[in-house]
Amino acid sequence: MRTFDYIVLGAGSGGLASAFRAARHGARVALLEPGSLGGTCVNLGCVPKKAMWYAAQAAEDVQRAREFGFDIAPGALDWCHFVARRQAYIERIHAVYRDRIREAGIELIATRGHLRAADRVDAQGETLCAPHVLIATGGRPRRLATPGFASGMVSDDFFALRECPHSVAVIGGGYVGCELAGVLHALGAHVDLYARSVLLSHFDHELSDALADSMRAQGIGVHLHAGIPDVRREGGALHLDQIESGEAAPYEQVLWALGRVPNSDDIGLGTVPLALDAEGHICTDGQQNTSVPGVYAVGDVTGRMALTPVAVAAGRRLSDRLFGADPEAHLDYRNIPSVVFAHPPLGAVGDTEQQARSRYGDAVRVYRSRFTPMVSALSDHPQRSLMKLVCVGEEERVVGVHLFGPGSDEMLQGFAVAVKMGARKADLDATVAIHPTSAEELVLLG
Ligand SMILES: Cc1cc2nc3c(=O)[nH]c(=O)nc-3n(C[C@H](O)[C@H](O)[C@H](O)COP(=O)(O)OP(=O)(O)OC[C@H]3O[C@@H](n4cnc5c(N)ncnc54)[C@H](O)[C@@H]3O)c2cc1C
Ligand SMILES: NC(=O)c1ccc[n+]([C@@H]2O[C@H](COP(=O)([O-])OP(=O)(O)OC[C@H]3O[C@@H](n4cnc5c(N)ncnc54)[C@H](O)[C@@H]3O)[C@@H](O)[C@H]2O)c1
Repeated sequence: MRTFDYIVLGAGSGGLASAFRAARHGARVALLEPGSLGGTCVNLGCVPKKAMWYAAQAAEDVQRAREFGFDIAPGALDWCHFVARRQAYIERIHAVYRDRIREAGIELIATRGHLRAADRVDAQGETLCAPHVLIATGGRPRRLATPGFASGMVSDDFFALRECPHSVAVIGGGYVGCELAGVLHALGAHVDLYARSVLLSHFDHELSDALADSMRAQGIGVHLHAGIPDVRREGGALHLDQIESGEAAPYEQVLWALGRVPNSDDIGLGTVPLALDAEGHICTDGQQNTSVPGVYAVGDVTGRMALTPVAVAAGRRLSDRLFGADPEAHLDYRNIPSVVFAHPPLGAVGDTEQQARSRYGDAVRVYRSRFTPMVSALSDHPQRSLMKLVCVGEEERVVGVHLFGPGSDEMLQGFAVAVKMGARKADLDATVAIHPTSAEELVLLG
């Protein structure tokens, strides 16, 4: 039996960050990972997704350049060529992680771990022991048992594509559905998106409506309040039964984007029964403690804002608390900014108008601007951007910033700092604009 100070299950965003921080504080760390370093984000999430988003942006830029008068022939992406570049980038990230793990003196064990007791983990027959154990095992795409489900693909399979499908039905109107529908459309596929309610139902409703309008204007079929179809393969094409199919039907591909389920079913909870919620997420308190002392959880397996920076921040703060003599360290889950890499992107921090009105009633004042950004006005198909500030009380404290339009992804971070610092509308008004930009709209709201 080998003994450590800290055993971490999972070398994804949360596990790696927590392991590095613990090692920096002098802890002896064992890090268990059966798959690729970096977990979902690096291999099947943020990184390959953002790479595809850049390719899609490039396709849109080529189209715009032609409208501006450049003498460029329209052309399709050599998908294989781009995937090779994308993969080379990911392999460089793996190499950096391998070096950092070695330099930090972390013991990397390339296998799945199973809890055997609160302080004991089985690693393929070897028993590891530590007073602190972190579960950072993430999640995987939700799969349903409906007829024909296996004929479609989930996001993991999307990243294995080697050419652009001719037509795709995207089922699910969350982050992944909206992002990948936009990528596929921009790269040349005919796309119909089916959502069971509205798009991005947790975002401000005006933004989600603006995204749906924009997608339709670009030629994506957006079908809201649609059920889950059975899928039938006939003559090489996929038919959706029970729902009214969009114009691109039947489809070459179906992409299921129905959320994710936590990897809590194969980590040994038979012997160490941690409390789970109804969906199988590990329940944690404000300090990332589970129901069993000495066992902690961070990231997607906890179901608390499934974003990479959240897993990283929670993992680092946990190690600061356990090994860095900072007993108060913990992540404040309020006002976490998030961007959906749609085309164009959409971002938000803080309360939606709907949340603020139910929390603060008549004390809410909303400022909004709808405008055509210059880059879009110069093209043949101008699109409208939308920006909203949600303010509360006489001092008009800004409790929500909601952005939709080109550049929103890069604009939001700075405004998230302002919200975190308790900015008032008057502070934004007192800031001189940068012209001509889209961001200036936020300091010029009447
Ligand atoms: C398509 C897609 C796009 C995304 N885009 C973004 C984005 O743009 N921005 C953003 O912030 N977030 C994005 N996310 C979410 C982000 O990827 C996750 O929130 C993040 O990866 C969660 O990190 P984690 O450490 O909790 O889990 P993961 O990164 O999933 O890592 C968990 C690791 O644990 C390992 N593991 C599982 N079981 C065991 C076991 N028993 N023992 C040892 N190891 C185990 C797994 O192999 C995996 O490597 C995206 C997700 C998807 C699916
Ligand atoms: N840009 C980013 O930061 C980014 C990108 C992708 C994913 N993520 C993270 O990963 C998480 C997972 O993304 P996702 O898009 O898979 O999930 P999601 O929760 O964002 O969306 C899932 C969608 O599937 C629908 N759905 C779920 N079960 C259903 C069912 N049985 N029938 C019909 N519809 C159903 C939901 O209504 C929702 O519209 C996100 O919540 C987010 O935290 C972040």
